[in-house]
Amino acid sequence: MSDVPPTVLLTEAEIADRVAEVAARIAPVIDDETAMVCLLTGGIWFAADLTRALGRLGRFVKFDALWLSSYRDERQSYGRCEVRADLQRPVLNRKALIVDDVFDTGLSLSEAARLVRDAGASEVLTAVFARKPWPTDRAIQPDFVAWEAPARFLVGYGMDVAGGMRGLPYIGAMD
Ligand SMILES: O=P(O)(O)OC[C@H]1O[C@H](OP(=O)(O)OP(=O)(O)O)[C@H](O)[C@@H]1O
Ligand SMILES: Nc1nc2[nH]cnc2c(=O)[nH]1
Repeated sequence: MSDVPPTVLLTEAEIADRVAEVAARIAPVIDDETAMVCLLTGGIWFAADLTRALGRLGRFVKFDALWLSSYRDERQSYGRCEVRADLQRPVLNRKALIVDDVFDTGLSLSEAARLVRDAGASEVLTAVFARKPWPTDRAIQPDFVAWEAPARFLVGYGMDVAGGMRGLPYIGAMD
């Protein structure tokens, strides 16, 4: 791994502001029966902050997780998503809010939305912290985006390099 520290793109305080802002947009369109589906592993940090931000607004979702992996340890999607662990709780006839750290090719989010829809959710909403630009149309667009990110390789706030750097409290770029 490079010894050069990441270039800071978004500070911890800026992340907190954006989480609060997106929570305020999400809260009115969900209810306490909504299943929040956190995409593992990267979605953990945003999902944890988002549940608390929603809680401050009086909204307490049911929490679940789905473990997909498309990048393994690479910097480019290998074009297919593996399901490593499925939903634990029923989403049948429930609203679901899928939460992830970053939206890039859109493959992970579209695969997750398909799985959750197939599990019988009555409505599938999606929220990502960072949306990166992409040159062509993606199969899905998130309903909620906290931050429009540049087309750089991002680290921190859930985003990793071979499992490292996820815990950085800020978001940085490695390129
Ligand atoms: O829009 P996409 O091109 O699909 O990229 C976004 C996905 O890539 C990362 O997952 P990854 O498969 O690397 O697993 P991770 O959550 O363990 O980091 C990230 O957490 C998103 O789920
Ligand atoms: N760490 C990391 N994972 C990603 N998965 C899709 N895009 C990215 C990115 O920019 N950084």
